[in-house]
Amino acid sequence: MEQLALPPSTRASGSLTLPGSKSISNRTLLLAALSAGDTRVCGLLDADDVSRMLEALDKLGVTVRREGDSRDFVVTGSGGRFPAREADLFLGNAGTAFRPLTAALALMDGHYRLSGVPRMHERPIGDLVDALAGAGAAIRYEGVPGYPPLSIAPATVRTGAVIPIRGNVSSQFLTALLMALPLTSQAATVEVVGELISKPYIEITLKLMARFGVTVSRDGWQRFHIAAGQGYRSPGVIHVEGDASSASYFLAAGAIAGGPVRVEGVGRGSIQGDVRFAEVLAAMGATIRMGENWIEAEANGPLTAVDVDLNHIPDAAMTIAVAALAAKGTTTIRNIESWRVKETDRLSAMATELRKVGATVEEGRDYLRVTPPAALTPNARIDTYDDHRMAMCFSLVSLMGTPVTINDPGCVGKTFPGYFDSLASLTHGADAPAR
Ligand SMILES: O=C(O)C1=C[C@@H](OP(=O)(O)O)[C@@H](O)[C@H](O)C1
Ligand SMILES: C=C(OP(=O)(O)O)C(=O)O
Repeated sequence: MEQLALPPSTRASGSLTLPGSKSISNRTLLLAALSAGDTRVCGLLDADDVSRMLEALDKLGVTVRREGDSRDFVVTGSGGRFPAREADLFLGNAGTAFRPLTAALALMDGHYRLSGVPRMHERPIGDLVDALAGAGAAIRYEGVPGYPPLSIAPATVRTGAVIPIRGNVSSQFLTALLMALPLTSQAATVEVVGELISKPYIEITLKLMARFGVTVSRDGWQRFHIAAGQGYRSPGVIHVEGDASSASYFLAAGAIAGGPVRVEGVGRGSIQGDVRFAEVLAAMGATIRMGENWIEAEANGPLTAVDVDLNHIPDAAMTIAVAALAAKGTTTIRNIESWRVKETDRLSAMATELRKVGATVEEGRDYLRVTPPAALTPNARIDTYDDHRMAMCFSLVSLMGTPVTINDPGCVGKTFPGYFDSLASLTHGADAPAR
């Protein structure tokens, strides 16, 4: 197994341009592929999750042309019906590809198979399948009921009755339904059963659907209505924002190790909920500055612990769990049960690895409580569980003046292949990470 030894450093400052948002990249690619007309997508993320979506669209017969070696792509819209009537798709561990493609393909009148890496086959999808099957879709589990891999057959889908969807396992099920339903041209009403988690991701979905000409009316977070006869139309050009979840590591670096660190590509004008990570850093005592398209974090003395509900930013919440090691007092992160069904069981993985650097950790069903030790344990070997965010989060330990080794650092490729180079560009002095 590859390992990356990060030497101690106590100083991070500078600025960097963020890679494109995963959530916006994959939604935009799918919406563009379902639209009438060509869409130019600028600044697409270059990472595994997006590669899986691009490969899938290729197999589905959608033409996507890259402009030179830029990250700008022109997608030729299929007008709501993919050219390939049969396809076998491998979607890795990309939830933002697997869930939305399941719903879209269930309405396409073809034969499709969707599979992923072994962990993807442990991530639930039963609530989405139930919702689609209730409207008439023909979806079969190839292995364990409730989980991928799936096979889809032609079927007649009717949306006359209200479609119930559970909201408390993953918001991606609701996102998938909302993005797919306009393909039927019928009116549809979706009702969320249970509390909806990760709400800001639904806002990303609705805002991007609107850019492609489909409006959804909603009654709070409970009922969503799509009027009949709407279809996706290309907006011409879409610029992908920088990734706000990726921004969290650098902003935390600035708050922990001096700063200022500035990220370019997200700011006040962002449609991503994870920009609200900056509010949590501010509550911990960091100085935050924000422009339309940038955010900056600077230390303002040592950080202090917080007790926060981070259900709205489940991905960036992991960064707070590690930043807590640099904060005075006990930090509690609440309402994060969805961590258990992501790239790994993140509650358990986070607790195990935080203990390796000496923290006292209480792992609840849906919360994590972290108390830092008087001095962090040097040279811990951090296991990353094939979870990009475990690798990126724990790199921050090196900025607390403590050497740390990241096992299997290549797992960052899911959303940020160049992460460790970007981090190195912000750390200074003789003790900056060796490449
Ligand atoms: O819709 C999206 O783009 C995402 C939704 C979130 O998942 P859940 O809704 O499962 O919490 C988030 O963790 C994931 O990285 C991306
Ligand atoms: C949960 C994540 O990914 P996915 O889109 O596969 O759900 C993540 O990126 O942290």
